Amino acid sequence: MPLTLDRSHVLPFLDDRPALDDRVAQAHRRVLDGETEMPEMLGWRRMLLDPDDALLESVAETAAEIRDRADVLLCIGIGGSYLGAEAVMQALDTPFSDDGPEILFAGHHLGPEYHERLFQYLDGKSVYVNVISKSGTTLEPALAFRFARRFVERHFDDADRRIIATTDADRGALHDLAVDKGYRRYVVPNGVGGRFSVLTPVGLLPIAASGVDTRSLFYGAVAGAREVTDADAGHPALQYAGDRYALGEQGYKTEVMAVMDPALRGIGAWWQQLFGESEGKDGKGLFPVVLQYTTDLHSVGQYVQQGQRTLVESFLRIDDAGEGLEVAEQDDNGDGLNYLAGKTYGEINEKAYAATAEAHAEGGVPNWTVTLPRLDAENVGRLIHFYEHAVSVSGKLLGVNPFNQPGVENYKQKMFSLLGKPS
Ligand SMILES: O=P(O)(O)OC[C@H]1O[C@](O)(CO)[C@@H](O)[C@@H]1O
Repeated sequence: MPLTLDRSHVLPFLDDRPALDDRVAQAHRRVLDGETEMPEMLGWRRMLLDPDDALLESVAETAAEIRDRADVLLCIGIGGSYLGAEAVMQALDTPFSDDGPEILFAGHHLGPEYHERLFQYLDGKSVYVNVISKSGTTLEPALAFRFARRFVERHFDDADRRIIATTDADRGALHDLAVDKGYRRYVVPNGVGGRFSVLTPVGLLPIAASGVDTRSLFYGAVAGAREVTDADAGHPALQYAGDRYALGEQGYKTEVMAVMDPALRGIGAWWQQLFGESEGKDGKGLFPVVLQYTTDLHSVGQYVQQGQRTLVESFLRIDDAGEGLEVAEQDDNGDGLNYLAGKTYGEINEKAYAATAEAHAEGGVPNWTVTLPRLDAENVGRLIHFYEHAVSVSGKLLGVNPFNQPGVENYKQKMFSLLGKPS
């Protein structure tokens, strides 16, 4: 069973949705045919239709070396150069297992204590560094890499082997430094924007180092890209794109991605950037925010149920999430939970999901459910492609360019001026 989209809690909220199908199909065809603004930025799709097996192999070999030699892989990057790797690892790593190197992140914020203690923690460990920056000039990762480079050079004779740079093929400060120092390099392809780059070496190398089968991940997305090629407006990615556009037109403002398992939270954080940077311009787009249920039902659940009626919600759940612990009958029933005897965590979580989806729909929150059959590499790959295609079609429907992010520069310019960066 492929990924599915349940719209039963959305359709009742939509005014004349079928009338939009032709526009959705047209937007979809335009994405497939490259009739978009910046068509060169459809590289995320082209690379799926023409897989580079040699690259996958090379990434796997480097990852094997890291797994063999490193206690810690320090991944330095921010935004699209960080979120995808973290998302996939969180989804596919077994919780509480210590298989393979510890994967740590840096340069994904400017937290003073975090970065100071990080290097104290690394002392005495075998460390590899993967510095990832498409532009090579983003302040947060560049700054962290300055410290990481000094750390590695001071602690290891083979420093240049332990640093791997993932960056532009031809230009940028990181590219030039990597060439100068002779670091191993992986390329962020020109036609792939940061938030679409998880299936390039940007995400693949750290993900492979964590032990995930990156070939299955990649080929899951390939399968998704091939399927969508012949699809009509009934394809789940197109239904989702069309529905969210229609809801936006009807005045809804915010889309909550509600993940039903902590393993999926990182996917939600990755999705936030994908949709936020792609759609949020020209005063348009739904504001994307991820919540983890049932945890967040006990924080903002009240708002979702009864606050401003401008929210839409997309649940992300796993069909075969495993059963987990089973509740046993207890003689004293002191906690009053014997009514759950014989039920598993998996079953209880399912009931919590079904109840929440229904309650929120009744409270005026249209909600879809995206269901993955299982949480494995192939399905996560498919899911990545699902959202990448959906956001591209959505950008077309909204009439915005989904492949740029001019607004991110504003804070950067002000920060650089406050920091006295020479112009
Ligand atoms: O890989 P880079 O060039 O360091 O960029 C990191 C992130 O910064 C942004 O450019 C925004 O500033 C994102 O689009 C991107 O994912």
